[in-house]
Amino acid sequence: MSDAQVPIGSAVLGAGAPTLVATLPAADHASTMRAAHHAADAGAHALSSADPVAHTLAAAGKETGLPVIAYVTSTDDAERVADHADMLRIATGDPHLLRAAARTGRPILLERAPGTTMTSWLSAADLLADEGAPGVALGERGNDIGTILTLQNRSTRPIMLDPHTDPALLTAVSRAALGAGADGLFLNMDDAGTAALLLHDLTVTSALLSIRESPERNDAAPQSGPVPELTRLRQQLDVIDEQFVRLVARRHALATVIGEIKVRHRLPVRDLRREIQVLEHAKTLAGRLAVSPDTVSGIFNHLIDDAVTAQCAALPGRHAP
Ligand SMILES: O=C(O)C(=O)C[C@]1(C(=O)O)C=C[C@@H](O)C=C1
Repeated sequence: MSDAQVPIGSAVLGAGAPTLVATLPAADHASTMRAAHHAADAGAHALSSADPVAHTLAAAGKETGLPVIAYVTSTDDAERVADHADMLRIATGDPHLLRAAARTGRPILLERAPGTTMTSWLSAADLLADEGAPGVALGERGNDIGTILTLQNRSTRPIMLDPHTDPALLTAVSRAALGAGADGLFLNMDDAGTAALLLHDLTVTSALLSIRESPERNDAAPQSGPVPELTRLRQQLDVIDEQFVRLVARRHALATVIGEIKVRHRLPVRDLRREIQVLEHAKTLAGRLAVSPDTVSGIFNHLIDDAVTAQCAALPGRHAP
């Protein structure tokens, strides 16, 4: 693989579709796990955290199945953090730390240290690669789209932006970064609801960007070989479909547990008021995300049927509702 692509677990930085990394809040274990699940449900591809302690982040990665990117801040810590993370994140040009991190065998995201020139930043990235890091990506914090544009001509390594900006400008900065060629973004999950909507918005944006970037978009002539932008978009659909089926499996498992509780409390399997609530909630969200409420309620009717079937199947002595 060239240095333009860096695999981290199930994700690949620089593979075409932008990688969206959710930054989990530095909070108690339960809140961090909740934020991680929100991020996974909303379509994040990887998890990170501003908190240098890697244990909770590693647990969140295990629970959601998403790769994790963890900060290394001292030479002594490199091995320990590498044991828990799929990628190391470094925010300094200290050559001792860079060497220690490279030798762990993990891919590395090198952020530009404050006050560092672009040349020494890129040299530090080369040092990491020379010292054996299996992949090196560049990370920029802030809202400087100019850096992303300049990097297009100076480096082939993937570029990630961690936008630090007025929340009102977050979507605009994120879209501009992707338009300028960033390979991915970090998104703060402090406000899980907003972040989930932004993740959705960016998934759509990135799909649109890959259409716009295609040189063949106006070519009406019939294609004989594979059409690149179609392949790219189908790959994105494959990822979404896989996430979707995983969510269906999680819902099914939860419904089964609910079924056991109902037996213990002698409650009926069906609760029509709850079903209406579930459907209304899904349709409202569909409206907010500009998806057809009918399509969504069709899917949810199937999901509720699946839950009812699972609960009935687990009760050999009981009859279907
Ligand atoms: O909430 C419950 O009681 C469930 O069993 C879950 C569920 C659903 O799929 O959302 C399924 C059956 C009930 O009729 C109501 C809702």
